[in-house]
Amino acid sequence: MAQNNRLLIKVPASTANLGPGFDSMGLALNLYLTLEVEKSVRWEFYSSNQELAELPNGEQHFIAQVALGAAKKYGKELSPFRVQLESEIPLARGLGSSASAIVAGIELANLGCGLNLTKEDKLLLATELEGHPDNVGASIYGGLVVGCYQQNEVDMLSFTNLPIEVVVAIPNETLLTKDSRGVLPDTFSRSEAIQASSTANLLVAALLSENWALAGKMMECDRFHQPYRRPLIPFYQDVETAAKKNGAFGTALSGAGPTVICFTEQGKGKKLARSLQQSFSEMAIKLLEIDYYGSIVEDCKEQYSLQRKKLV
Ligand SMILES: Nc1ncnc2c1ncn2[C@@H]1O[C@H](COP(=O)(O)OP(=O)(O)OP(=O)(O)O)[C@@H](O)[C@H]1O
Ligand SMILES: N[C@@H](CCO)C(=O)O
Repeated sequence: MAQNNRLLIKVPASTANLGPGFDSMGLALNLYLTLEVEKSVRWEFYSSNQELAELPNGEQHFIAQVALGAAKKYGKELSPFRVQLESEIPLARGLGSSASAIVAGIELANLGCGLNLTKEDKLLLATELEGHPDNVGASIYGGLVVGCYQQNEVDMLSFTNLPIEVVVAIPNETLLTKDSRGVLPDTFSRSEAIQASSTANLLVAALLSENWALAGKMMECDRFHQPYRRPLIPFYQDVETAAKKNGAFGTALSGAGPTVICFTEQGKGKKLARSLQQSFSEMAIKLLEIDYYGSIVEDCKEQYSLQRKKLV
């Protein structure tokens, strides 16, 4: 990357699990983390986003730490960047903010050190950091992803053209993934494991064969995590009931929560979003699209020249 070149890294948000696909299924969504980057003498992060402004800055910034670690893994030293950081992805709400930050850090190391990483390389690095491939896979590949992480390898398939609409109900309250994972059991009996994994298998088959009623049924009878997380999210049941009454074929916790994600057939999303917003005025209700591109890097254009504001 040339010294005065300014580049834009754009990484989509994601929803993980889709119910029973715990730590294995993800879907990329059209909310974006964007970084306008140029080489500098020190690490500097700027943002107009208050939530991002409260995070550690300089070399201690999470994205810098990921980038430095990724470079080191390939035996390279990464020189510093000046980064204009903006995000439409709320932090700790179950929409993959940490995964998008990890993917951004890996893209930055790739640019700065000329690593020529493939998507598979990025996926393995990102999965090692996040611990599971669901969110990071969706942010890298786009679309619907189904993956498996074992013995230091990630196998993943991604699918495009999923003809559904997505509505999310995002509360003001945050829920850190580490807290939401803390309530899950360490082990499952054989019969629980069979029920949980067969539900996930059938969800994939139902989505890919566009059997929406069956997909919705499988999303809601997950046994891996939703029963344990429900008590942490008091509005979950009410959103689920209202969504089903207003056209959703399926609902699930988005990632580790607390956001609730609702799927509808095409053409029904707008009405669902409107009715949920009327019933849950304290939440942000958004009608989203599936992102089919995954993370991209491009030359900065004038329209991406974002307002610069120093982080505290
Ligand atoms: N753009 C970012 N820059 C720096 N740190 C970030 C950024 N995005 C997320 N983080 C860090 O990740 C934390 C949130 O991660 P967490 O895994 O708890 O939630 P999430 O990724 O939003 O949700 P989920 O994993 O359920 O989809 C934030 O509190 C912050 O520390
Ligand atoms: N699969 C993860 C997604 C959130 O990081 C979980 O549900 O904990």
